[in-house]
Parts: sequence; structure tokens; C-alpha cells
Amino acid sequence: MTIMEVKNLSKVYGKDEMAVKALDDVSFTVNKGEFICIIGPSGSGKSTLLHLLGGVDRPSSGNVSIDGTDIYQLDETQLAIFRRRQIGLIYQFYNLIPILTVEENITLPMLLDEQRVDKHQFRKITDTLGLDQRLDHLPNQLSGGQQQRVSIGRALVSNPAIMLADEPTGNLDSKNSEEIMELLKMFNKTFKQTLIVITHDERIALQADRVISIEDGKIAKDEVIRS
Ligand SMILES: Nc1ncnc2c1ncn2[C@@H]1O[C@H](COP(=O)(O)OP(=O)(O)OP(=O)(O)O)[C@@H](O)[C@H]1O
Repeated sequence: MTIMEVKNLSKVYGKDEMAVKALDDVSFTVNKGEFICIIGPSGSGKSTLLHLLGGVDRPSSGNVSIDGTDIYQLDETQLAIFRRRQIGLIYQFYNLIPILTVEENITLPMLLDEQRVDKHQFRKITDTLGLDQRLDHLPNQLSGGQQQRVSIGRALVSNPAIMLADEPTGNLDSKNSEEIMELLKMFNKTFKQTLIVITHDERIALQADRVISIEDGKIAKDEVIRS
């Protein structure tokens, strides 16, 4: 079953002689529950693509449909709500709010959305992420690996259909990196959560179901590794 349809997606930053074509007519579809890695050289357009898949930025042309919703037809408020409910985003530098505790950082998207936090779901996520003893800590009282777990918790709490991660292990040592990937894969397999990960790490790319290579803003290769 298709969960995402990307059609003729292009993104140009800047204008006139300053214009940079970061993404050039990219089209592909994603099946529900797929684990895709996006690879490619620095500056090839990977982060731009991920942001457009997640409704973070608007394309210059083309569209992205998620579960039948053409997301760029939504106005800003509708898009923000859609994003909070359907998309989980994880970055290399965790983007946690320093003055909020672990629990507050994780539940923030639900509170912003005026949704009740399901206590059972919250406990399950924080137990699985090994954060149950850290809920009252501030981000700077945690290790890098723990901070990344918090950002995964924050991305998971609304049970999004799609998880997008931009080099989620780029800032971690190999042991933490492995653990974070195991967690993401576990949520992908257990909850059929679609997982799209940008990585420079070949070992991570080899774990995916499918690898999309981006070069110069275009898809250079799209390979199914396992189905
Ligand atoms: N806000 C912006 N304004 C202008 N140009 C931008 C902007 N963001 C990205 N670019 C340019 O668009 C191109 C693609 O950038 P993007 O960040 O998507 O690449 P990337 O493949 O994710 O790179 P990296 O692996 O280094 O993170 C680059 O040439 C970059 O300089």
C-alpha cells in the first residue's frame, strides 16, 4: 500500500544569479512500513528532500501526497497540524528545548496540538527508550545518546505514520549509533511506521529495505535491497 507519493518535486533557493536548484524534478512512491535510506554526496539535496517530504518547507514546484492528502495544498495552520500528527522528525543535533525536562520535551508536540497524552503510550515509549529514570532531567544532564532518545520519543509520541530522520546517528559513537538504529528499526517493524533516514554511513544504508541515491538534486539510483 502506497503511503507517500512524490511527484515532480523541485526546489530552488534564492533568486536570479543567486538561485540554487537544490532539487530537480524528483518523483517516487513509498510503501507503508518501508525503511528507506537516502544517500548521496554533501550538497546533493538530501536534507532539502527530507524537509519537503515532512512539510517543513514548501517546494518550488511539484507535490507530496501522504495518505491521500496533497500536503502543500494545505494552508500553514492545517499543514502544521498535519505535520504534528503524521510526521516524526529527528535531526542530528537533537533540537531539544534546554529549559524543559525530558518528559516535557517528549510531550510538547501533543500539548501544542491540545491533545491528551496517553499515559500508557508515553510510559511504553520512555521504557523502550530507556528514559524511565530520566524523565525529570534537563537535556544538558543527559549523554548525546540519551538526548537523541528523547528526540525519538518526541517524534514518536503522536504515533506518526512516517518517521523522517536526518543523520540521526551523525553525532554519536558507534555503540550509541547502533542502539539508536535498532530502536528506529524496532518501531518501523513493530508498528509498521514508515522510516526514511538520511545517512552517510554505509552500514546503516545496508540495513534498509531500499536505498535512494541523490546526486545534483536528482535520483541517481533507487534500489530495493530487501522486500
Ligand atoms: N536555505 C538555503 N538557502 C540557499 N541554499 C540552500 C539552502 N539550503 C540548502 N541550500 C543549497 O541547496 C543544496 C542542497 O542542500 P542540502 O542541504 O539539501 O544538501 P545535503 O545533500 O543534505 O547536504 P549534506 O549532506 O552536506 O547535509 C546545496 O547546494 C545547498 O548549499
